[in-house]
Amino acid sequence: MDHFLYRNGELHAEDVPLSCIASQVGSPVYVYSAATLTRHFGLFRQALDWTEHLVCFAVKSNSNLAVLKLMGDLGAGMDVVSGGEYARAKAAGVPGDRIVFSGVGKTIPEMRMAIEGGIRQFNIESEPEMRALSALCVSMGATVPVAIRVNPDVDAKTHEKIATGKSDNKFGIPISRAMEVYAEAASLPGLRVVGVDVHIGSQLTDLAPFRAAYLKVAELTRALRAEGHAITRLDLGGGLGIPYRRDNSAPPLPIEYGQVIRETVGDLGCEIEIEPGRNIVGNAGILLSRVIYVKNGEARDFLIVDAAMNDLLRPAMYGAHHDIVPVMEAAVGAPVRPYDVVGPVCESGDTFQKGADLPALSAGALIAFRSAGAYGAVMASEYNSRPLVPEVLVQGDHFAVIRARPTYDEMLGRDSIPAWL
Ligand SMILES: Cc1ncc(COP(=O)(O)O)c(C=O)c1O
Ligand SMILES: N[C@@H](CCCC[NH3+])C(=O)O
Repeated sequence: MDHFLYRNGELHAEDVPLSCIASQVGSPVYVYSAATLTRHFGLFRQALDWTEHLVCFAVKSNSNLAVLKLMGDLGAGMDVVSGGEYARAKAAGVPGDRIVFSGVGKTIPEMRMAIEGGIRQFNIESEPEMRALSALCVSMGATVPVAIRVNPDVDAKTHEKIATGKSDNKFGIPISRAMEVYAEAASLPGLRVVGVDVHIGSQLTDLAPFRAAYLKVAELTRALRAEGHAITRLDLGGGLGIPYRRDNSAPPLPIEYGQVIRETVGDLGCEIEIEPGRNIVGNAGILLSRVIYVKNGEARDFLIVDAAMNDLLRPAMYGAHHDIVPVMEAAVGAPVRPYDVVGPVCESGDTFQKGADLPALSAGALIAFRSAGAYGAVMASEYNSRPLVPEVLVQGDHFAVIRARPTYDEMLGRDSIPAWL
């Protein structure tokens, strides 16, 4: 359940009519619901309430400072994958000892920044990274907690571009080599081995791959302990999927996911960390857009809207589906017709949906792309020199712009033309 509901014939975000946001902020614009974010975060905490745990919000899914502050104030940790994400988490007030640093290509300056600012743990993804981190720690006179990300060679059964747990993916070290890599980690100065990390992919709609991966992690943890490694934490990654179609059967709930964790690794007595992103923020956000033109083509009718692939890349990049709904509720039983919903960018790939069944719409009508809170604004660009899409947070009957749309002057002001040209 989210907090985007029709009331008095119009789609609302909590108690705010979306037309009110569009008229004050313009469109396209992302709109997030604080109540949905809070509710979804609570579901993960509840799912792990049987053990010591930290829910580390995956900052890559939505890195808006206000969203991070809301999560952090609720007690969330953060999973970051770059210096920029680390800086955002800190700027949102999250203490370093609640931040885990993942990612295959951490640079020395990024690692130094996190050591200086405080870090809960580095999730190491390769031996070269492990050695570089050790050398850096020695040079700084520091010791940092680390987990090693293992690649369990499990098929996550998700889109190939977002699967990360197969042996041909770039992520983690092969679980078959874990014992020797942990032995080296334990011998390196500056590193304190505390845990095992795994993340097998995103938008998983079946619990079986999680179960398979976590069973392998449990087996590894036992073997590592037998060798004398003090494994006290398990970082089990993120990846729980969300329903992108209202009419689809819903993927498993956080509580069911928590049960799988309990059944697979619950007896090890480890502190559990998880890194959900999409499941917390995906259905806490919509992209609000306005129809610019209705173009009656020869073969089909096009709704040309003011959002484009640069604002919401998922359909163009993964062929992803986002339900498109009119903001003004159609009368029950109103006839629908198929529209191709497209943006203004000069690529045929700038198509959100072909043959979307919608009631008759005219220029100026508002529509909403649902389930757009995760991997929406964070993947936006200024392609075609379109201003970066703004973001709004709603709480109850009020809202605030949490990232403003840049003016053309601001956009131009970022470039410079060398004097010698
Ligand atoms: C290491 C890591 N943790 C967490 C996540 C968050 O995944 P999701 O948004 O699917 O929960 C990702 C993305 O797949 C990831 O790469
Ligand atoms: N960007 C992807 C998710 C990537 C997850 C990253 N580990 C999406 O939009 O679905």
